[in-house]
Amino acid sequence: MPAPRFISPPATPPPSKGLSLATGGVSDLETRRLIGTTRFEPRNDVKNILITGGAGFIGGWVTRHLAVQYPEYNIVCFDKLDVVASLANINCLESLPNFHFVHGDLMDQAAIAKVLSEHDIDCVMHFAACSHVQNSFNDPLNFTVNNVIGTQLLLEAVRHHQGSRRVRRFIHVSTDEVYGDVMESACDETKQFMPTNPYSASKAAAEMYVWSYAKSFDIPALVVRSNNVYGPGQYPEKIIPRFCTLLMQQKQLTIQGTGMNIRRYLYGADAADGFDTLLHKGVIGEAYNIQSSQAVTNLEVAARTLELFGYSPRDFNRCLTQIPDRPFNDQDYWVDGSKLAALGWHQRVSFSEGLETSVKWYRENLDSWWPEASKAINVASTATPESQVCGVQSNGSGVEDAS
Ligand SMILES: C[C@H]1O[C@H](OP(=O)(O)OP(=O)(O)OC[C@H]2O[C@@H](n3ccc(=O)[nH]c3=O)[C@H](O)[C@@H]2O)[C@H](O)[C@@H](O)C1=O
Repeated sequence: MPAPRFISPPATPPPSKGLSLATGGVSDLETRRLIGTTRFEPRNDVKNILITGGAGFIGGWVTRHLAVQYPEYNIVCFDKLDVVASLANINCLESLPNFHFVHGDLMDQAAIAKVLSEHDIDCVMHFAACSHVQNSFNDPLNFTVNNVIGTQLLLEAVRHHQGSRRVRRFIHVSTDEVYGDVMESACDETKQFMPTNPYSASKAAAEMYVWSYAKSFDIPALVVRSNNVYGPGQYPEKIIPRFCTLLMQQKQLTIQGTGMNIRRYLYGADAADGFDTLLHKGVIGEAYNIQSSQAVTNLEVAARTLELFGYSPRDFNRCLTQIPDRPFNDQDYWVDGSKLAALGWHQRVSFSEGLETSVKWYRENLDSWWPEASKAINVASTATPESQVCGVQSNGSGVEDAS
């Protein structure tokens, strides 16, 4: 396989003047920290890219990355702006001539048909989904409606928009969770699906619709199954932003079960590079894992976050509280990412570096991104003694002495 051709950013960068955030302004430099690093030769068959869920977390990273790195493409972000999304994830793009935001819901068939035709969409990247496993135990049907029916409605709209075969690439965002627990050895993309929770079942079902529409209606689809993504812009329900938020509120970190479950973490910029690589080099009809080499237990995530908040190891136990585990908690998602690596993608950001950047970002931005974030903490988990304060002396680097 020849080495991929990375080309330098365009000679004339997209205009940075006027880049601003509702929350107070961000320089072009700052915006560039919230994108990936890759740029490929733009595709000839793609001009107008629809990103569903583009104001969400992973969708936001990809929207910013493509809008800034590829002034040749028009990037149309379609998002219903539910609680986990934030306009702050994309407001820095508002003055870019190649960026468009459409507020809409995949359940609204007319709205999705309209955006496809009005923007003459020829490429779809489908991120919109209910993504939080914990919530799927409480309201499984909501996950089926949004993730399965939402995907099918989008496929229907694309099928009808296909008259002149206008959509040339349909990139469907799935998850490593469709495989279920993968512990013994790394699995490639051919592994049988064994989803273990309603969220992963809904993502597996959505994928089945994508593959079936690819066969029945010639939708040019490829599928992406990524390890856990983290970084700035993630709603504080997932473990890392949740732990940052808890510590900012001087609360104990909640460990579900033993804390020995493993997750493999991928920083947002690396994920953006992965999607960029697949947009430009991925083969239609194929599925691709995005694998992180950074495997850590939940307890390690807690310890490293505490350290970054200035706690010393002797304080750790007092800063943790064990809470009941999920009904089922996959031990690991050990996927083999060599297929994507063969296209030239590699992970650039270590977990230490990404976590440090994330902690700093949450301390500076949480309140402006999600002023109601403390509610997320309560919604995200049940039966937690979170009212307890983390009563330890910190070394002065941020967490107040709660005693
Ligand atoms: C790839 C998928 O990643 C995400 O799913 P996952 O369930 O792995 O993410 P979480 O951040 O919700 O949980 C990770 C891990 O942390 C434990 N935990 C969480 C919160 C808390 O307060 N204490 C904890 O111990 C939890 O039990 C898990 O083991 C993503 O949400 C999904 O969309 C994916 O596709």
